[in-house]
Amino acid sequence: MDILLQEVGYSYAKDTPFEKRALTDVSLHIPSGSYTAIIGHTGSGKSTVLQHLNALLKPTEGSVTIGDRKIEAGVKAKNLRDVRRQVGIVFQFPEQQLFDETVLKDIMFGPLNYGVPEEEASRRAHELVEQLGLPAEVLTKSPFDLSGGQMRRVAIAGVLAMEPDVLVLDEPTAGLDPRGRREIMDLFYRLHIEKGLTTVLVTHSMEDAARYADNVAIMHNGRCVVTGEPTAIFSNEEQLRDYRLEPPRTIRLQRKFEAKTGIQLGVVSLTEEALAQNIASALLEGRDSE
Ligand SMILES: Nc1ncnc2c1ncn2[C@@H]1O[C@H](COP(=O)(O)OP(=O)(O)OP(=O)(O)O)[C@@H](O)[C@H]1O
Repeated sequence: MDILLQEVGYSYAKDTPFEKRALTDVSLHIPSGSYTAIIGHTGSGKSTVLQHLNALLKPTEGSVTIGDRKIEAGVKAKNLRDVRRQVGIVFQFPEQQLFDETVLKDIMFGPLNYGVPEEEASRRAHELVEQLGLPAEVLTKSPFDLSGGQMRRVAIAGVLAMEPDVLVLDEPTAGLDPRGRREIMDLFYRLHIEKGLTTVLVTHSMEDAARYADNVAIMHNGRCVVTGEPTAIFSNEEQLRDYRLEPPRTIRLQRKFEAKTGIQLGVVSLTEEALAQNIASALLEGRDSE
């Protein structure tokens, strides 16, 4: 399912003395099946864009088209239930929204609320717990008796249980240790690849954007200033710095290697594995320093 923002403007507390403009003329296409990363420094408008993706916020200018629903500024949008089911958002610290007595009930809550039969909702919960690498015993436990990492997975299962067409991730690994972060990010990537799930990642991590995304949008001062594929975006270090972003670590390491050895690796490495491979190939080929 595609999402298209056309010339979107958004002001918080519009027409009040506290009015605050957050977005100006944002046009952004999230193609069906893509993995789109939205990056930008603090306050650039990422979270505000994110909340337009399932109409939690409605544009004060322009329009947002989510699948076959068009939400236009100044036009009352009714019945957004379908949109909310189709676009699932994993907010930062989603475990704060767990509430039910057992993990099973918590995961089933959303689907039941949308009229999914009990048996099917339960089947989804069992399947998701397994897919997310949790032991089946957690289903009967209180979510509040689990570890932080497990709670995070249960909350994610609750979003996935709605079987969304688009999964939106807002810094989904905030507060986890490096291993937990990697596991969760790899899991989202697997879902994206195996189920063709359209994924949108809002992140401060250039490393995650470079590793996982196939489409990158840069936000700056409330505008979407650049979109493109990751190799083009991340090889333009000057442009990144103009928007107050650091290039991903692998690219910084690559530049150090090139400066120290005089060997030019050519294409930029978006992952550590790619960097190791590029260095190995250059050394094996006996590429000379320039
Ligand atoms: N509820 C709100 N009321 C008023 N202004 C807000 C509100 N939420 C955000 N803003 C302002 O809107 C602008 C964009 O904020 P937004 O949270 O979308 O940026 P962000 O890129 O997600 O930032 P961060 O990386 O810090 O999460 C900022 O100037 C911010 O101060």
